[in-house]
Amino acid sequence: MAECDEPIIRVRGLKNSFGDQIVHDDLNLDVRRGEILGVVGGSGTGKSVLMRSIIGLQPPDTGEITVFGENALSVDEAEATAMRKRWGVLFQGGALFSTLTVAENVQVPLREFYPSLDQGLLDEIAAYKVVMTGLAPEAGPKYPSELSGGMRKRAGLARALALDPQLLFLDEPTAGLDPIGAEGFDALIKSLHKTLGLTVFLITHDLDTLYAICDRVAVLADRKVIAVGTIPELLAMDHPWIQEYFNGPRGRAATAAVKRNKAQQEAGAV
Ligand SMILES: Nc1ncnc2c1ncn2[C@@H]1O[C@H](COP(=O)(O)OP(=O)(O)OP(=O)(O)O)[C@@H](O)[C@H]1O
Repeated sequence: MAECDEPIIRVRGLKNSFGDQIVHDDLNLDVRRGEILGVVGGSGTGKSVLMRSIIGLQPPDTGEITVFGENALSVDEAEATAMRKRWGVLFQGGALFSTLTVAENVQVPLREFYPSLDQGLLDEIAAYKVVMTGLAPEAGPKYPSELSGGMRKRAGLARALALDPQLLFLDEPTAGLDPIGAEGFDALIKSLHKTLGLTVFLITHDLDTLYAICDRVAVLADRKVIAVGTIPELLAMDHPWIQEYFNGPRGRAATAAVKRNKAQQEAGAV
């Protein structure tokens, strides 16, 4: 039971710098098992660097990072591989291999971690993951350049889900999508989160996404996580960036949209 209450990601005293530029200083964060945690902050506040540190791509100057209860900074090669098998990552822009088809892209992590899988099984798993992300089966043999931006995101998500991860990292998944595409992607994340029992670490600038799917939101500013909480909890704080972000024109529009949707749902339920 104690293990279930333990945060799935625990970051303490994190410091990251590039030359003279200090990006994080004494940053702390817990991600709870099973939640969708939104990570927001102004441009350049270090959201992607934080994600890269957690997944082992950006070794910090100092600090502790625990993932799945294990010290992520002191694991040996075999333990690091075992850890990577348990998470999936959708990088900004999808980061698909342009010379591989969608199905081949999805097969990349499968080949890396399970080299003995035969081609028939690889094809079957890839086809399943493609459909799971709402793409038509016909998308499998297509190249990324033949897909729309929204379809590429879904293909990137299919690859992130290839290994049946428990933990999903998403870096600005709805950036560049039109509002309807973004809403559809949010709904997909929400439904996969529920059906697969995922924990989601979600970097976003999209207020609609925060309102629609996040259980809690972590705010990066001043080189730290300055606040973590539900949106009503954050709205009660008087930090200027938080107030500007959530109560500025875009924040008010997102709040109004949520109220509208709720009212429509209630009216439909009567
Ligand atoms: N490899 C690197 N070398 C040098 N500086 C870097 C490197 N990676 C990130 N930075 C710097 O660290 C800072 C934080 O970058 P990061 O990409 O994490 O910001 P972000 O909050 O994700 O921004 P955005 O919302 O614009 O994507 C930026 O000033 C960036 O230029």
